[in-house]
Amino acid sequence: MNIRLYEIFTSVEGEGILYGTKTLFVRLSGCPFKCFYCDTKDALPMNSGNEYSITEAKNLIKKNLQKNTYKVNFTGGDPLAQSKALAELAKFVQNKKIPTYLESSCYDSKKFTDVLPYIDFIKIEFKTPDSGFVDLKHYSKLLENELECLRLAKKSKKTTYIKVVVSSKTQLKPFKKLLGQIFKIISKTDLAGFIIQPTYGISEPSLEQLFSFYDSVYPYYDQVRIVPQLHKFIGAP
Ligand SMILES: Nc1nc2[nH]cc(C(=O)O)c2c(=O)[nH]1
Ligand code: SF4
Ligand SMILES: [Mg+2]
Repeated sequence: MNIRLYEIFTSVEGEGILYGTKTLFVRLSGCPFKCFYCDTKDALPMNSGNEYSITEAKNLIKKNLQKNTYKVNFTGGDPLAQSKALAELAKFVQNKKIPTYLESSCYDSKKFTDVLPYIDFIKIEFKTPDSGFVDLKHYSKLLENELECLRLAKKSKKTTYIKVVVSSKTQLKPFKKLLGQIFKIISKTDLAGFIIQPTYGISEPSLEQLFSFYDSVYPYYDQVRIVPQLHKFIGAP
């Protein structure tokens, strides 16, 4: 089995509940979507980056692992696009006693099942219909998969949190509908965080808009946070 990697680098975790931690990023090639705000467009084609055998990829991780690395973040693209190969790499990292982290829109619950045993921190990025991710007619299928992954993550009792990217185009009504569906499945105690992430440099939401999203999450989950991408502000990759 081979794997295509777009890049591998150490940086400061710039997103989510573990922002600020020294992290090794393993960016896998390929994603089936094309969100208008995507900041890794070059990694979206399945043939981007370079192909490695699993052994070569493990050696690359070994070579790039710096001391005091808090976790390894498997990102993309969407790392689920190569779920079987990802499982091999995540298992390898766990065996080194370093926590693994999945950064995914969780678009395929079967692929999610391949990697779940080897992931310690799960970030599920829920899409709103206005993210321009893919043809709208596929939205309900995406949502079904995301919700199923949320159920599986809950059952696994692993540290799980939700991220939703919001822009000036994000509509409040579908956002609220999404919240209803999410909190039908989980309760407050199942979640390690709910992050509202504003887009950066493109269709940025106003403070008023950000608070409208915050205010609609708050009744379900009072630990909701608005967290911009830290790395964009400190010039880190
Ligand atoms: N510093 C830094 N933190 C990140 N957290 C998630 C990232 C991603 O691209 O998925 C990312 C990234 O690209 N850089
Ligand atoms: S799902 Fe993520 S990687 Fe894929 S296009 Fe959207 S933002 Fe980019
Ligand atoms: Mg990024």
